[in-house]
Amino acid sequence: MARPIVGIIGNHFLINDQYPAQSAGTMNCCAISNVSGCTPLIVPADPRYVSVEDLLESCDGFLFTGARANVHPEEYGEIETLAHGDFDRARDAVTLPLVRACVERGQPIFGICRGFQEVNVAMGGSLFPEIRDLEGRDNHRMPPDGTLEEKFELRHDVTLTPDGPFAAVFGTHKVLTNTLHGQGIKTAGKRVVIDGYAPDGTPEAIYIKDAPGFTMSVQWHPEWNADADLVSRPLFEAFGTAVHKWAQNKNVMFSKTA
Ligand SMILES: N[C@@H](CCC(=O)NCCCC(=O)O)C(=O)O
Repeated sequence: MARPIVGIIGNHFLINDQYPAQSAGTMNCCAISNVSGCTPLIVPADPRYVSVEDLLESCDGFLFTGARANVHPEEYGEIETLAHGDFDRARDAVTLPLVRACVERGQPIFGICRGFQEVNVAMGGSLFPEIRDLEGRDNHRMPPDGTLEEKFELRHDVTLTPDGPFAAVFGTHKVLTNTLHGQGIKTAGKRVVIDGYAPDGTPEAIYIKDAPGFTMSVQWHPEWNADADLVSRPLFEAFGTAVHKWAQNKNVMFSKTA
């Protein structure tokens, strides 16, 4: 039987500052294929080409990937300032309703970095434009220069609720993660449970209370070294298990109605 399909949310960008493209990092595809055991399918995140309804039918789960562009502050009721940086409003228009629909249906979602922020905003939460400017907060941005290994280096602890779902997946309530982001959760959305924090108090791990499906999302980048890292691997495995379950139930429903 064919492997379940995970829609990997793409990003708009320009090749050579000129040629418009949609892309998603290869590390995401590798993690979904090799660790979650699903087929990765890159989704152009633009409502001119895809609809939420079609995506829900075509894919079994979704990976909301990291991206440099920020969720537009109007999506959480704030006015755009220079500190909010660059946007990808086409992606906002696809991902925010897609998150809500998946939460409702119990279709598995996994948010990473910008994807984690999207899950929070989709549920009615808000973001700080630049957490390093806040009193007592650290700089979570990646080093601007350096190798990929240096950028994705494990840089801080995340402390998880000891009896929460993340600690259950990892088998421990303290993990070491990378960090490559400027924004962070300001207010948690409705039903968004913050289950893990960095040492400076930045929310790092969330899930949606009482959601019927997988909704675990993280501010760090578990796609890095996903097949070997002791934190990344169990997360992608748990997501893969949830997607397989969704696909199986969908096939059972289909065979009953056929
Ligand atoms: N823009 C948000 C999210 C950060 C994030 O997803 N970083 C990954 C960057 C990947 C890339 O540059 O393509 C923030 O800054 O908080």
